[in-house]
Amino acid sequence: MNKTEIYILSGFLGSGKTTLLKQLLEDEKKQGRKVAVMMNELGKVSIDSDSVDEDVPLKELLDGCICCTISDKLEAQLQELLTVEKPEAIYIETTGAAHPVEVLDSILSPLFADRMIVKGIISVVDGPRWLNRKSLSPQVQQLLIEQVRHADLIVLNKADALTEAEQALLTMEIQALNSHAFNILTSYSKVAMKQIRGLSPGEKRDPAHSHVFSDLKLSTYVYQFQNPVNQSDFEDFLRSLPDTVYRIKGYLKLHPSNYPFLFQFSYGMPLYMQEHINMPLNIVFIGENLDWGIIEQQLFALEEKAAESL
Ligand SMILES: Nc1nc2c(ncn2[C@@H]2O[C@H](COP(=O)(O)OP(=O)(O)OP(=O)(O)O)[C@@H](O)[C@H]2O)c(=O)[nH]1
Repeated sequence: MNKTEIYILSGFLGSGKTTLLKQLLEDEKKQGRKVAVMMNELGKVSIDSDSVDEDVPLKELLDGCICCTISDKLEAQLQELLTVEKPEAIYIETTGAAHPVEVLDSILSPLFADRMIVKGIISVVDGPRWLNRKSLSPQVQQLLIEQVRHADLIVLNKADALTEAEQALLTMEIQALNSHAFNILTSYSKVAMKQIRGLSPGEKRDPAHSHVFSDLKLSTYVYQFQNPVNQSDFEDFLRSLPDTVYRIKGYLKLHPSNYPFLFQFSYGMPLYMQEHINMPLNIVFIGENLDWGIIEQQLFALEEKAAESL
């Protein structure tokens, strides 16, 4: 099964995300690839959807942020795109107010996380706004920092509105915050497609039943259970995890129950909810600076141990 590539476009309001999206779509069209777009806007009316050609499947999520108020709607629309349109890539333009970890959390539904590969987060930075960020509220400043810190590719935009010295300062400040990401200084978000395709987070290693997109910074990992596990061993495993595992969610079978549980874990608190039908036993992890290979081995060992005790 070919996985659909997911690209997340993040960046503050007015930074140039839609300008970037338009170019990416033109480029994809030239390549003849089938792509789809999801756009999230905070208002009730879509402003940017005209930027997308009619032949590109488009889902709009209006009047709320995908990372909080409308994440159920996002799940339904994403599932529809994946099952009906089956595009090779989906570009998700987030609202400027979205936090990257929460966006990943909303996108990676355990129902279909195994059908996607998150290629990366592309953050567009509004150069002049960044350099004048001290005039913004502390919360907004923090959000701008988070959008830079978690990006895989950073588009330093509106270079035309900056002097050379300001461009150098901008580049230096951004690199100091995130040295792993590739930075591109641009005007009108002009980025070559090969720089976007160069995002190859999943290609380091790709075990048959999982995907890994990076182990250096913010990354996601999907594990598919084949067998039940023992609850107490699973909880020992949870306690042993590094603090940089921010979120875990998915379905798992706890020996000896026949039906799966929906499992949620954030801020160290596990929560189980019994399901009464079978579900895909995908479990999704989101974290930072993690060696997913070790976590994969531990999960596999939990399954083996439960099978031996049968
Ligand atoms: N001077 C200058 N203006 C730019 C540049 N890139 C984009 N703009 C303008 O900035 C405005 C916002 O650009 P958009 O691409 O709509 O930004 P956005 O991030 O999608 O905005 P929201 O959807 O409102 O969050 C538009 O008027 C663009 O024409 C640039 O590099 N330089």
